[in-house]
Amino acid sequence: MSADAGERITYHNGKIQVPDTPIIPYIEGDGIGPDIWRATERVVDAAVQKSYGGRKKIVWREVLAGEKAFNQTGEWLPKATLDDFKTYKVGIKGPLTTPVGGGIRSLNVTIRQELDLYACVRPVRYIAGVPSPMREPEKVDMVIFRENTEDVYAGIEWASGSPEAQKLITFVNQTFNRSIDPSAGIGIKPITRFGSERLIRRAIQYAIDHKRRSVTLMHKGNIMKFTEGAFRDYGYQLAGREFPDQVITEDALYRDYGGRVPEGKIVLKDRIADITFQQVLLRPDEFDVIAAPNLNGDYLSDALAAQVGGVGMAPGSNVSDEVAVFEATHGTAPKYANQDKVNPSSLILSAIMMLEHLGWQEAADRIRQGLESTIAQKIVTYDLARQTAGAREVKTSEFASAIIDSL
Ligand SMILES: NC(=O)C1=CN([C@@H]2O[C@H](COP(=O)(O)OP(=O)(O)OC[C@H]3O[C@@H](n4cnc5c(N)ncnc54)[C@H](OP(=O)(O)O)[C@@H]3O)[C@@H](O)[C@H]2O)C=CC1
Ligand SMILES: O=C(O)CCC(=O)C(=O)O
Ligand SMILES: [Mg+2]
Repeated sequence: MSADAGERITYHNGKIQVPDTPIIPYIEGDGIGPDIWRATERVVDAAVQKSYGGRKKIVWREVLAGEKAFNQTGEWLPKATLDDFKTYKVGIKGPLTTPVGGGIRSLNVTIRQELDLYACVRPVRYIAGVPSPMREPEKVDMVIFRENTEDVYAGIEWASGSPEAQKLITFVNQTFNRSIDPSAGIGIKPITRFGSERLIRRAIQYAIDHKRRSVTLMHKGNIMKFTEGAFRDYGYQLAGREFPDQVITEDALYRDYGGRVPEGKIVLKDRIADITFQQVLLRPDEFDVIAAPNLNGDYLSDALAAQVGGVGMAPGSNVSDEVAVFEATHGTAPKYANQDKVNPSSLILSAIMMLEHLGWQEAADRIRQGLESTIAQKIVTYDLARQTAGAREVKTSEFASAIIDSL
């Protein structure tokens, strides 16, 4: 294959092998997707060019999903798109619209399930100069590991009055002597040991590799005992079995170590979901890596994003052992579509994560420094401008140009 056409990323003995011209599929996305994608692509290309002088280059390959796919092919998520992510191993996507209350199921979730991207990793880190509701936002530095294939997100549900719902309700009421109202809509919340363990294992390994202080299991196990409660139990069992030398539980910390964390150890603790939302606000420095079932992780992602400037500043990745698809935490914000207005930072920060995944650290660092310096100059999009005195509000494309100027 010629260098211009690019080459595939591969894996050898479990390690990623990145050529100098990797082919990277991307989905532009719906709503604000095209605006933020254009900005991101320009910034990444400029940073790669500046870092490697033409020796390395990403060969972007557009793949279709969402409205663009439907308009061009009659399908919302063509098989070719999933095949390309599998083939090329690393991809990036803009947000895709999911209708509320009916219509197609989430394409975002389908991509995660079809590719078995079992961990959604969402770092939440404060950048100096960003307006924040926190008194001490510099204390915010957490990484959410959200289970990405199970829980109510599995989409196993039936509408009120449907034959399926009625059949299930009759079965449960008769077999288990329950009294579910026959008019109820019904959803199922599957959580497995397998799905929980692989997510929590990854979170603990991340904490070890990145010298983090703690991993918190966030769950509502007092109420949903056999799903979220089991998630917590699986986590402690896994840590005891697979990481006995690296991890101590919070109980052991106080019982055996007088509350002082021994050198090189990571503390594993758990918090019930509702109080977690209070504690991450009041004492953010007590939280570091957080592992959560799917829905908790979803809610927590947007809540924590608010601490560091909002969802316009919130990146993420969806990863399996080989395939990784990077995407912003936020959605398609349809009221801003095609206005060249919104903040592209979430997708740009996701692209930084992608470059780090490729091992292209110099380009990643260059973009982060360019983004930080642009924000420090108070050149920001509307979302940050409305909270920042003396800010210069710029369009999405102008914000990207300002970053490129400071690379
Ligand atoms: N992974 C994905 O692709 C996701 C897709 N979605 C989908 O997106 C659609 C819309 O969802 P919705 O709940 O409105 O959530 P969105 O995240 O799309 O938007 C909600 C609000 O967040 C702010 N916002 C979002 N993105 C940006 C940005 N880049 N820069 C600045 N501000 C931003 C805006 O706030 P303000 O109004 O204050 O200016 C916006 O109105 C739904 O169909 C949903 O299913 C949702 C989440 C993830
Ligand atoms: O798929 C969707 O439309 C919403 C997904 C979502 O909110 C998320 O992944 O954070
Ligand atoms: Mg969400």
